[in-house]
Amino acid sequence: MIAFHTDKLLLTNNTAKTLFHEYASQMPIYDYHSHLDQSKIAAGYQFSNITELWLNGDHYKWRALRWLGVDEAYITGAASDKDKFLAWAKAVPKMAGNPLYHWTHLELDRYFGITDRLSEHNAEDIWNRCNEQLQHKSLSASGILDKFNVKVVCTTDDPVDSLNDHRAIRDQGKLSTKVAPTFRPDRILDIQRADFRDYMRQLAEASRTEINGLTDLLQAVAVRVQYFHEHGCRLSDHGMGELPFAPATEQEASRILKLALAGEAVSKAEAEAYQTFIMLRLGELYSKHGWTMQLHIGAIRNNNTRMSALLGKDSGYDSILDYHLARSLNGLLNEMDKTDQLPKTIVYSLYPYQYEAIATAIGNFQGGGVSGKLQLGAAWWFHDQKEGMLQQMKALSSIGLISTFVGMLTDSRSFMSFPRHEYFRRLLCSMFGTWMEEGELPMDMEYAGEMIRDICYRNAEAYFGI
Ligand SMILES: O=C[C@H](O)[C@@H](O)[C@@H](O)[C@H](O)C(=O)O
Repeated sequence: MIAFHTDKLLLTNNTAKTLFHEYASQMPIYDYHSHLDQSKIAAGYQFSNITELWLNGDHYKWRALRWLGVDEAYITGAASDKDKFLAWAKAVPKMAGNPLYHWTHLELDRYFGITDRLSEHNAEDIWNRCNEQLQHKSLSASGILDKFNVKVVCTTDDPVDSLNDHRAIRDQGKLSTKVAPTFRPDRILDIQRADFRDYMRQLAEASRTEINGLTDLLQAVAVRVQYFHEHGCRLSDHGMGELPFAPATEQEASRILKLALAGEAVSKAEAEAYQTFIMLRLGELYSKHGWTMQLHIGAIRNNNTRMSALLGKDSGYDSILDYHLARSLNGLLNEMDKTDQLPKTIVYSLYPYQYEAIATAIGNFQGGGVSGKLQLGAAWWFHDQKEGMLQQMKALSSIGLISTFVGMLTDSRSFMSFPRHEYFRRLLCSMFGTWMEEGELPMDMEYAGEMIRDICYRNAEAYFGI
């Protein structure tokens, strides 16, 4: 069978190849947003087989398999791990043009040294070769972080999480990677959820603060932010559909919260007012602690009611929401900036036609002595592939300054996704290489190469302060 050589992947000219191999490829990884399971890192977890490491939890793969009509039993259902892998192997050849085709072969090569094109014909052999290697410590959850020279990985954590595993990793002192939590307060903001009151009880317990009203809630949040900070947290993260912005007084926010605590219905308008008030208080806390606030805007979630009821959230039934953003984003940033309490901020948009609006909006609030204080977030989710990454980087370089970009992240639940950084670096070098070969930049390898090294790693290291 004709091989698929990833060494040339995405490097569209000779200058790109030089920039990648001599400047980008050796830079460490700073994965500032992921959904990796810290308990596996703390335990030095050994994966039982390639399905557990590579397919479980990866809703990108699940969607592609469903697209091909593969029975759900072989995706998230009752089929054996081996049968799920065989189904995946059979499907991959049909993924031409999709980043999964690139990632699959990059990952098999970088983790297992396997350069064969995956298909049903060699699936059994590759299943056995991968599983044999997975018995080695170098491919344990913690071993993988060492293997890929991951200097920092940030997990995504609920404010009530104990962070015991993060503390264990730190106390063990065996890992060269810093594993830091990220404060993800979506459930504090989502006041219309049916289990909001139950969550308030959890937050009260975690913060040892009785929550009977707004003052108590803000105190409880401050306690948990401090706890996260003491455990190395330097980022927050917010997942939302549209960005709420409906300024409200403390009295109004207090009234709305009391409705929810009493089990009363809260309208959409009331929810937006409460969320805006809480977001502004959170921004003050993030600014005080020097944290970076991440806004993941534009996902419409769990759209397949039948399957979401079966499989729960993040199971591959989310998609892009079309929405307006400019007024709410400028409004929120402006309110925080008015009192000079705007934190470092990264704005990701799942609706890709907002990149220019975001790049111009964040340009209204740059400064504070921080290079790239506000960032146009890296291409996210359905866009962390060639077209999406180039679209985001072109908007950033055309309207903002790509030299200050903190670069890529995996945003993955799989320990086998670190080649996404390589994929991004190849595209970055290809874009710079094209500029240089077409006379838009000087043919100065040192100048371009050092800027690329900044974007691959050094900007993130300086920006996040972990
Ligand atoms: O790339 C896909 C992402 O991991 C996606 O699953 C996350 O963005 C998650 O829904 C979240 O809200 O953080």
